[in-house]
Amino acid sequence: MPERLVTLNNVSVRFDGPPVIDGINLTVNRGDIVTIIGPNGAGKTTLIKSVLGLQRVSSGNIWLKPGVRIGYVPQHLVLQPTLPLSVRRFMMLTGEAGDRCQQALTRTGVGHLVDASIHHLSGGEKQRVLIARALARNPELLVLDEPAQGVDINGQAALYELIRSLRDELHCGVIMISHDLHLVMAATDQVICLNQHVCCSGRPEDISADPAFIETFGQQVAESLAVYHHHHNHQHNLHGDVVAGDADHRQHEGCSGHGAH
Ligand SMILES: Nc1ncnc2c1ncn2[C@@H]1O[C@H](COP(=O)(O)OP(=O)(O)OP(=O)(O)O)[C@@H](O)[C@H]1O
Repeated sequence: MPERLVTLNNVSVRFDGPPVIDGINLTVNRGDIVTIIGPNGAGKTTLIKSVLGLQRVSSGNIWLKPGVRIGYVPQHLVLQPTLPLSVRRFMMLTGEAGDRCQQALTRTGVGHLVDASIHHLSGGEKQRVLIARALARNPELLVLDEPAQGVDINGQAALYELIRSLRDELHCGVIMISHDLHLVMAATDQVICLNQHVCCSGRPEDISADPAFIETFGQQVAESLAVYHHHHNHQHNLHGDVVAGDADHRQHEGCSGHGAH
């Protein structure tokens, strides 16, 4: 029996005009990776803010597992550039113990940067520190708003792979927003295509044939996604390169971590 972490029942949010999200039903269980895709202004951030309790819903309701630990990875890290801040200090702001913070940084591949200034990190390193910060709480539900933003294409594949492996290790639920359609298609279990309401949802390999998906993203994108999808059973390093150690490496020899993931 899957353990339910969050359920949205007929949730709508409106500001001044028509609803920004309308009649959303969604459940995330432990072990699920649910990715929300949709055009700009489709209501994706509003949806996850509602899950996090940062946005009041206008109608419907959101059920969260009582006491659920949520790790949130925001879209941007907004920091005062003149404030000196090391990665260590940033992590300690979580209130978690130092060794726990170090473990989380090591797990996301940036343990060596603990004494670096947070302002000097690359886009990919910054995202990994943000994921580590969420991880330090030992989350049951990981919520990520465009985790691969500002990261080059190889690094994006590696980041999505990291998220998948964290899901496997922690057996947490994951809900994330992404614009990186090709990458997402291989890195998720369920895709929700949002455009105020849920246009379509399902497994990535099925959704690209859905007329609502084609209407939203166009025939060309849908066709390329259908071709692109493959069973992703190998590992990437920090730079997105395929590394040895998986049983089926040979099938993916041509795969260097570029868009096909
Ligand atoms: N606090 C607010 N007050 C008024 N309108 C808002 C508020 N927050 C969001 N909106 C509007 O709601 C709509 C959906 O915004 P949201 O940020 O959820 O979209 P999104 O799908 O995440 O977009 P993007 O892909 O561009 O990040 C937009 O038209 C936005 O202007």
